Parts: sequence; C-alpha cells; structure tokens
Amino acid sequence: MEYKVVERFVSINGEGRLAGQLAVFIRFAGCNLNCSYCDTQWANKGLVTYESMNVESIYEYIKSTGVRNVTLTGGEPLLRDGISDLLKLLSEDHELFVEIETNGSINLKKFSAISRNTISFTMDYKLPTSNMESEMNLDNFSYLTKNDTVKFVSGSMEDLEKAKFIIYKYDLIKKTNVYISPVFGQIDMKDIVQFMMDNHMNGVTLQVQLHKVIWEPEKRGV
Ligand SMILES: C[S@@+](CC[C@H](N)C(=O)[O-])C[C@H]1O[C@@H](n2cnc3c(N)ncnc32)[C@H](O)[C@@H]1O
Ligand SMILES: Nc1nc2[nH]cc(C(=O)O)c2c(=O)[nH]1
Ligand code: SF4
Ligand SMILES: [Mg+2]
Repeated sequence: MEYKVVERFVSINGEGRLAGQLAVFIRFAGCNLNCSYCDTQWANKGLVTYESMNVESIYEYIKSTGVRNVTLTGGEPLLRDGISDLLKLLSEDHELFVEIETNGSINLKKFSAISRNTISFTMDYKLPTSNMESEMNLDNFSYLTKNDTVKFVSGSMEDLEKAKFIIYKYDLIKKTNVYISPVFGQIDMKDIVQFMMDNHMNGVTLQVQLHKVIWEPEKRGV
C-alpha cells in the first residue's frame, strides 16, 4: 500500500495533550471534508505535490528522527484503505506514542482490534462554523477512552454553545479528554475563558495552536 505524504517533519507538537513536546509529523494528502477554516487546504487539493511512501518507509523515517511522539495528520489520515497496517506496525513499537488527528466523520470502530496502549485518537467534533457538522459520526464517542481526545475548534459563541451541549449530552469529560481550541484568530480567547467560567466547564482544557504563536501562522513544515 502506497500513501501520499505531503509533508514529514520534526517540530514541537502544537496541539493536544503532548503540546510542547517534540513530535515527528506525517501529513497525508486529501480530505473528505471541507472545513471553512481549514489551515491545510493546500494538502487537500488534487494537484498537491506528494511523496509516495509505504508502511516500511514511513516507519524507517520515523525511527531515523529519534523522536518518540508521532502525529499522523493531513488531510484526513484515516481516509486511506490499509491505514490499519500502518497503525498496527506503529502500535507494536512500544517506544513510540502515536497520535492520530481525525475529523470526526470516519468510523473509528474498525480500529478497535488494534492495541491502543500507545495509539491515541484526537477526534474533532466539527462545529457550525466549519459547515461540516452534519458529517459527524456520533457513534465514535463510544470508542474513545481516557487515552483519546475530543477537540472542539470554535469560532463563535454559537460554536461554544454547541460544544457545551455535546460535551454534556455525551458525558465526554468522564469518557475522554476534552479540548476547546479557537479557530485561529477568529475568536477572542478571553471570550472562551469567560464562557468556560460562566458554564463551570471543569475538566475542559483550552488550547491555542502553539506552533502558530512560535512561527508565522501560515508557515509549513513546523
Ligand atoms: C488540519 S486538521 C487535519 C486532521 C483532520 N482532518 C482533522 O480535521 O482533525 C488538524 C487539526 O487542525 C485544526 N485546524 C484546522 N484549521 C484550523 C484553524 N484555522 N484554526 C484552528 N485549528 C484548525 C483541525 O480542526 C484539526 O483539529
Ligand atoms: N507543530 C505542529 N503541531 C501540530 N499538531 C497537530 C498538527 C496538525 O496539523 O494536525 C500540527 C502542525 O501542523 N504543527
Ligand atoms: S477535516 Fe481537517 S483537513 Fe479536512 S478540511 Fe477539515 S480541518 Fe481541513
Ligand atoms: Mg496543523
């Protein structure tokens, strides 16, 4: 199985539970959604330049970096047939901790058989601002554990209200890690903090994309 890889690099992880730690990134081409705010739309275009890599060459690259946190992202990394083969190989190397950024539309049930000790899903719940909310697979919440994360990328008060509704309806704080992140530059983070205070959102973590604070927000490969 060949995968279209549009970027591979080492940086600090700017998002998620391991934000601030070194991570090696593999970015796959193509996505089945089209979020209004997507910061990697370039990776989803048909004519994007990519490298063909297979499971072995991806694994070799990861190991060659000496970095133990791995982030698989895109585009939508779980879109490819055969991505389970890569997840299985990576799960067998207990030196690695693998995070998969996924868009909430892909059924996670099919990955239940893979050993999940060192494999963690960060599932976005796409809010109204994204225009992609109708694509969310709500069954996915039953496959997430405390090793995983649900992320609500919010660009408006309407988004925050919807995030609150979903968090409590599905009891997400008990099941998994819950993050709120601003659509970069589109909402005042003070308003998010105020919303969290007004609604007693204990157990929810606010996070800004660290790499966009450190480098130019549009910079690739960081
Ligand atoms: C580019 S996506 C790739 C993985 C997958 N397609 C997804 O949406 O989760 C990686 C993460 O970046 C977030 N993201 C994309 N554009 C953003 C923006 N303008 N501001 C904040 N987060 C953004 C997405 O919501 C997602 O959590
Ligand atoms: N530094 C850095 N951290 C990240 N964490 C998740 C990313 C992504 O695009 O999925 C990302 C990214 O693009 N850069
Ligand atoms: S799902 Fe992810 S990669 Fe696809 S358009 Fe939305 S943010 Fe971009
Ligand atoms: Mg990114």
